[in-house]
Amino acid sequence: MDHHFVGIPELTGVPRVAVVIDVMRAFTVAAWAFSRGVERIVLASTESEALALKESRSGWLALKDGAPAAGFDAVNSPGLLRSCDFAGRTLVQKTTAGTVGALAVANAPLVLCASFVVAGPTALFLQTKASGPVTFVVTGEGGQADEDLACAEYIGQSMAGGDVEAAPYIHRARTSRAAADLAGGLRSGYHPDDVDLCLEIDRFSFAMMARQEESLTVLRPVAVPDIPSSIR
Ligand SMILES: O=C(O)[C@H](CS(=O)(=O)O)OP(=O)(O)O
Ligand SMILES: [Mg+2]
Repeated sequence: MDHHFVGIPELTGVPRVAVVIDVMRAFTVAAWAFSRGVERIVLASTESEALALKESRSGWLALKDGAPAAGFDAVNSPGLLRSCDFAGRTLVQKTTAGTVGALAVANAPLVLCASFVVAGPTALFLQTKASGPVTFVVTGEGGQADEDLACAEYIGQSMAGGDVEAAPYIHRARTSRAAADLAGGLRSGYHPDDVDLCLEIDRFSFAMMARQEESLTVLRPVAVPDIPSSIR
């Protein structure tokens, strides 16, 4: 399938199929949130919008990147999230790069949000359900973040079929600037396991699709058929 890679600043028009990549950490966190019982994630464009959305609905939770802050229930860390019980909850998420990228293509007919933990299911979903050119939105560092590029390239290769070895792509992500910053404690709202958790290939068996629901951009897990070994 034809595909290309763009940073958020380079986006023009509305892609037909958009796959928004944020490995560290928004869409690793989103997948972990679903695994902890979250029913849907509402993507917010600002922290104040996230808090306003949370306050407007009973039982909603809010998550932001950076340091913990008043009104927010969680931070953008898979290591800190993995012990939470969010069964049946709606989570509002606002981060620096991932949620911004998803909102920038929210009007596309098909929007998937992805990271290594859902790479295989995402590739399978694209292979079986999508047609037309795929635009990978590389959210970090204006489209240059190597952890996001590596993940996008891995999914791009995998959806084309054949046996794609994940190790070189994971290595690129492990040696990226974002990984070094996280491991070096330069990012707030951090757990020491975050880098490793962001580099787990196919930890989860679902893809994640964003759609418009009552004027909100809502991310939900979507089931995909069993992943054949050819795209692992
Ligand atoms: O929380 C993260 O890892 C980043 C925040 S920053 O870019 O390091 O300031 O947000 P994300 O949108 O998940 O890349
Ligand atoms: Mg990122």
